Amino acid sequence: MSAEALRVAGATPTSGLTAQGERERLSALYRWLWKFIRPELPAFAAVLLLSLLAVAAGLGQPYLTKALIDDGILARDRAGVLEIGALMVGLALTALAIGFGCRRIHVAASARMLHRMRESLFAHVLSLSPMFFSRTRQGDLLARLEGDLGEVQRFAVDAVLSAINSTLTLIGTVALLGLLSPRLALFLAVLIAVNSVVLSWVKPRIESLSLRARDAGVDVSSFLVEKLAAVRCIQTHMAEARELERLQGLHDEVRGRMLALQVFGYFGGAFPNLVLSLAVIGIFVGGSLAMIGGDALTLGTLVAFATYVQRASAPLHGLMGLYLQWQRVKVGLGRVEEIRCLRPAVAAMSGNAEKLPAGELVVRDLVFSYPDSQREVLSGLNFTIPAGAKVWFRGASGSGKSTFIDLLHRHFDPESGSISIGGIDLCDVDISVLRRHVVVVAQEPVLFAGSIVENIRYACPDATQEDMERVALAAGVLDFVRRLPDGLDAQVGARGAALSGGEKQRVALARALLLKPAVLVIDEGTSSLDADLEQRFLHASGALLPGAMRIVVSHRELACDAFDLVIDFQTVGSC
Ligand SMILES: Nc1ncnc2c1ncn2[C@@H]1O[C@H](COP(=O)(O)OP(=O)(O)OP(=O)(O)O)[C@@H](O)[C@H]1O
Repeated sequence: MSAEALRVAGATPTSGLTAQGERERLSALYRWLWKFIRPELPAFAAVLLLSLLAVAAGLGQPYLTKALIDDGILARDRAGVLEIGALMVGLALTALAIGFGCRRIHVAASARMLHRMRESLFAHVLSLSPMFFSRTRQGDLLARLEGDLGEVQRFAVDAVLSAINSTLTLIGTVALLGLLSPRLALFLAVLIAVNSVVLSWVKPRIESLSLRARDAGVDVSSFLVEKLAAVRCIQTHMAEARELERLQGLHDEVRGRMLALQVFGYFGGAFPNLVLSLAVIGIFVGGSLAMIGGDALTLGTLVAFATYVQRASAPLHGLMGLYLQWQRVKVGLGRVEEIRCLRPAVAAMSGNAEKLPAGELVVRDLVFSYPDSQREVLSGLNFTIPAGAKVWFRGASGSGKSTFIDLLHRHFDPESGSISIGGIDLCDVDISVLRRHVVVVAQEPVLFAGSIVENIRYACPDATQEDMERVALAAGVLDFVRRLPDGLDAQVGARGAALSGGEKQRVALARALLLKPAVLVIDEGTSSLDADLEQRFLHASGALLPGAMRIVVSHRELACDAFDLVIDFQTVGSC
């Protein structure tokens, strides 16, 4: 998948892929999963070993029961009964201790693996361009990073271990059953075959119901993420009741789909249990009749056999459940893979230049249109900004000012033409170097929950206190923090909710100044400040960043003579 777009909810994750493509996609995904499993192999091997010991301890119990009945109770051997009883207790305690150790190792390794996987996907998502985020519902993304990834990880670790465990238990049980009574073992094999037929009928229905239930769940989380971020707007438009109704509608859909999934899931899971219960009854009735008819079967053998059959129920059930779980995991796998396959719109290290030289900014024949759009937003843009100039980008709304800034910051690369600084094409500059030297302050500043000072230091945690206070003064932050009891340490709330729009912009401006950029771009980033404060900031930023180029993007009327150059995006001329 090259475009930064996820499938729309409801579409099949593999739609459009050939069987060959599907196989390649899955093998790429397995290779990716293997990266996270490999470091945990020693832990998983220990878990497997302990599981095997637990299986052996479990399988020993019914055999001891047989010995207790036949050699102890029926032989009236008191000492034998006590000895076998003690052995049984010892075995139970050993199984308990092994189980505890196994669980501890397993939980730690498995959580580590999940966290590494999520960190890797998170880092990948952070490399995607802003367009991806504008097209993707946050709830969907969250569901993929949380639910889907968790499901994949649980399957990759737990399911594989439980499959090995269950298979070994079953093999051991069947072998012991065959040893105890081959005829009864054959009877059991027929019942297992019946189970498999039923399951193959349930399987495709579970898969499609899983997909539908997952999509309905994603709709709810996307709804909540979007609406919780817009509570004020909902209140302003008195839309509370309507939004609640929409949530109720989405919930109705989720409930309907979940119920259908649960009914099928329950049926798929409960059927093997029913078959095994019938098998135990059959063994007792059939075995008793055979004993009454003079068969050589002993009571101990019959009890031990029935116990083994009951014990086989858990692994058999586990294996069946695994099969059903795999159907659900395939849906999650497809959704995780869709994120993993997304490629950033620009290559992170496409260039060799490790430093951005000071110099003029030259734009030559720049052409750009957004992916999936035929319309050229910028068609043949040409201009030059001298080094250290103070520039105003103006032009009507939609004329392409912010798009140009995104190109300057390399969120996209141009279709043709170039942008260069100091003679170096930006496509040849390492992105991290570029973004260290070209800093953009957007109209809607993003603040994180924490203190004002933490937000100012966000891009530059090692800045000195002196530098931090200097930029806070230049951006006008100190003006309003004086009123706050905690000063610069005051908490800004989630996304800066405790600050006004202008205060948030001032914190964002201070944060940008702290980076001492070579090019400072203020993309409507002073729109909430009054004219005085805006002028004060421009003046102070000039003093703090001598020689830096400053670009102010605004469609408000500003005084032309406050700038060295004005570039109008409608005419690309200057006044
Ligand atoms: N992600 C996108 N996908 C497709 N088209 C887009 C995208 N982002 C912006 N556009 C379009 O590109 C054009 C230029 O948008 P841009 O945001 O660059 O304008 P602007 O001059 O900064 O406007 P304003 O002054 O209102 O911020 C607009 O017509 C807009 O609809």
